[in-house]
Amino acid sequence: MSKLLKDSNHMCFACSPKNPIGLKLVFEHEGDICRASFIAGPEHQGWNGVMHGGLLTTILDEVMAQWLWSRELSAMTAEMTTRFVNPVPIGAKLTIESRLVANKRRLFLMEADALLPDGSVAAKATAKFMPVKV
Ligand SMILES: CCCCCCCC(=O)SCCNC(=O)CCNC(=O)[C@H](O)C(C)(C)COP(=O)(O)OP(=O)(O)OC[C@H]1O[C@@H](n2cnc3c(N)ncnc32)[C@H](O)[C@@H]1OP(=O)(O)O
Repeated sequence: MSKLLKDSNHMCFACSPKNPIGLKLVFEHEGDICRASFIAGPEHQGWNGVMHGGLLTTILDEVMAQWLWSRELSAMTAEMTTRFVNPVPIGAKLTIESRLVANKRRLFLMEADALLPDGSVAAKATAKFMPVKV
């Protein structure tokens, strides 16, 4: 595990259990998929009753990053695109899954989906990650 993730003061907004205002995401890995779940509360909304798109993007970013970090690949998000397909209702359980699409020269090309409880897509993201030394 990388030094960064082992650091007990690690305060990642998305995944640290110690960050008092963080999302406290937990990850599982199944084959080539990294997965997390999240239920947005009223404090996570943008439009009334709907999860904020920026927060949804944060979670998609994090699940892609964790795919790499869990494989000891230290990389930062260099570019990311999110397509918001359907609104996420407050209180609905989201499942977020990421996978590697390609490793081209120095870039890791990643994608992630956020799925609503009925399996329909709420949002899709693609991103380029670049290796960094930590
Ligand atoms: C514990 C887990 C936590 C996970 C947190 C979730 C993930 C995150 O949110 S990370 C935080 C957000 N991201 C950042 O802060 C990154 C900020 N950016 C940087 O630090 C740097 O720009 C970085 C590391 C991406 C690249 O730096 P550096 O290696 O110096 O790149 P640079 O010299 O500009 O470019 C190198 C090559 O990559 C290419 N490149 C750079 N960016 C891109 C891009 N977005 N797309 C395609 N190519 C790119 C350049 O064109 C260049 O190509 P060539 O070698 O052919 O000339």
